[in-house]
Amino acid sequence: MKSTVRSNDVFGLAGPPPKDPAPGAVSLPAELRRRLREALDRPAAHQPDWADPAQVSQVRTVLESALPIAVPAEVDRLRERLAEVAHGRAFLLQAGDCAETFAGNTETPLRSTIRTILQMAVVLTYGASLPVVKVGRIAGQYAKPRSSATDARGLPSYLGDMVNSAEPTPAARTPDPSRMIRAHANAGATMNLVRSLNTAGLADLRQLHDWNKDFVRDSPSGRRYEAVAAEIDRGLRFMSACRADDAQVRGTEIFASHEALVLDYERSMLRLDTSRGPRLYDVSAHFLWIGERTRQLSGAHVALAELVANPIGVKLGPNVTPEQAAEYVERLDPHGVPGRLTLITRMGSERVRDVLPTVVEKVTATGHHVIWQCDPMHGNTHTSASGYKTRHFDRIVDEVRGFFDVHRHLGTHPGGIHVELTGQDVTECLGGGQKIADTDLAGRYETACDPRLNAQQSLELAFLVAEMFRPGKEAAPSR
Ligand SMILES: O=C[C@H](O)[C@H](O)COP(=O)(O)O
Ligand SMILES: C=C(OP(=O)(O)O)C(=O)O
Repeated sequence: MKSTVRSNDVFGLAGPPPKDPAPGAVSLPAELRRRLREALDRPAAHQPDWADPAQVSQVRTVLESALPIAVPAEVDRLRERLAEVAHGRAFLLQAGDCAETFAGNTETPLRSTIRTILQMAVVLTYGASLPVVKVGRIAGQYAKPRSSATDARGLPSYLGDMVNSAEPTPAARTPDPSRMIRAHANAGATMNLVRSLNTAGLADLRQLHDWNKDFVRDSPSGRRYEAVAAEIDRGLRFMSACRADDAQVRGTEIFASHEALVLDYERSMLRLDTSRGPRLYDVSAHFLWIGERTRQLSGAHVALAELVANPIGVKLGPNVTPEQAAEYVERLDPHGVPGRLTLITRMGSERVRDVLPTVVEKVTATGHHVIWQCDPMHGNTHTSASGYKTRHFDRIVDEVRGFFDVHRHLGTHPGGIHVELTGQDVTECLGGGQKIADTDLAGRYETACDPRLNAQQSLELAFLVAEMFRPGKEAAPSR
């Protein structure tokens, strides 16, 4: 059947500027249009090998008029919150799934992940005496760059639900562009739940005992959390008695983020906002990051990120040079806007103390106020003796500790952590208070890609990080 879908490319990038734009076409300022076209012409690593370009084009057309997951005003609000982090007056907690899945996008796991993030935020706010900006790896984290094009069976690797299915058959692993539409629909539904739970009071600080549920409540971290919650409760009752009730107590903001990986998706979610001058937003999320595998300075991912007004993160692995880091800063934050750029270091517990200092020094010398955030997950992955891809809690804590040590020594702000977690009681990462051993991993190993901290390990990490803000009071990590 012949398609009735109009040719895509809402910004008219394919040809010369239209004299008589088609209905729905948006007129980009000429310079922005030129740069956008140039960015998309650059080499892009880790893109799906779609079989049918015509189908990709149709999908892009659908997404070009799809509803935003995040609106520009919210994106700007996040940027303002992040400016406080960049100035050392707040902390950034970014957390959520490694790879969200369509099948896993149901209320129970989402609620428990949100509860875990809220609990961590309470512990960090209380322990560090700083406001915590909460950003989920949520509502769009559907694409994964993989180390190898094929898996152990010789099948094409699973690349995230936006691209193919984890089911191990050749047909299921074939990249399917229509999955981008499902990813958008799922992201919208998730964001709807996040906003509704917030409006319905899930995030009301007066509910903070209710976030401590089931298997977490009776764990050592759960009991410790209860003690903190009781103290906060007393404070809230005092404030209420003084009639000093604050809207901040009744709700919270959880912003959405994901890796801006699949460019057919991200480019389709670009929207021009003219309310404060023409600015391009990627409305697929509030915050987008560029991954370690796609941060080539000559590549399309960095060039596209330069053009959007969203806060941007860049993952920096142990091979980053100080000069590269400074170039990200100059390119992605040319106007020196605090909160615009987050440098997410993921160097591994063994390298962080050696590699991070010169990177921080070089960036500090640029004079820009970036956010330094530690991802202690991606540099600490190994295969266990039983064959599971895992991470040890001690190494995760040690990388965060190294990150804090370096920043404390250099006088810079250890601005945040970025972790893969779930609110479920999974057994994917070793160690922690539950002392998860290699032989336990098989029990509940449920991740679609990388091992995540479970709810208890997440809370335990939050307590340890909170203590890092108070040097001299640190407890040893559990062995
Ligand atoms: O989350 C990050 C990467 O997508 C992931 O670590 C890659 O995993 P792989 O090495 O199993 O491909
Ligand atoms: C792929 C990821 O990380 P990195 O780019 O740091 O490997 C991720 O955070 O999902």
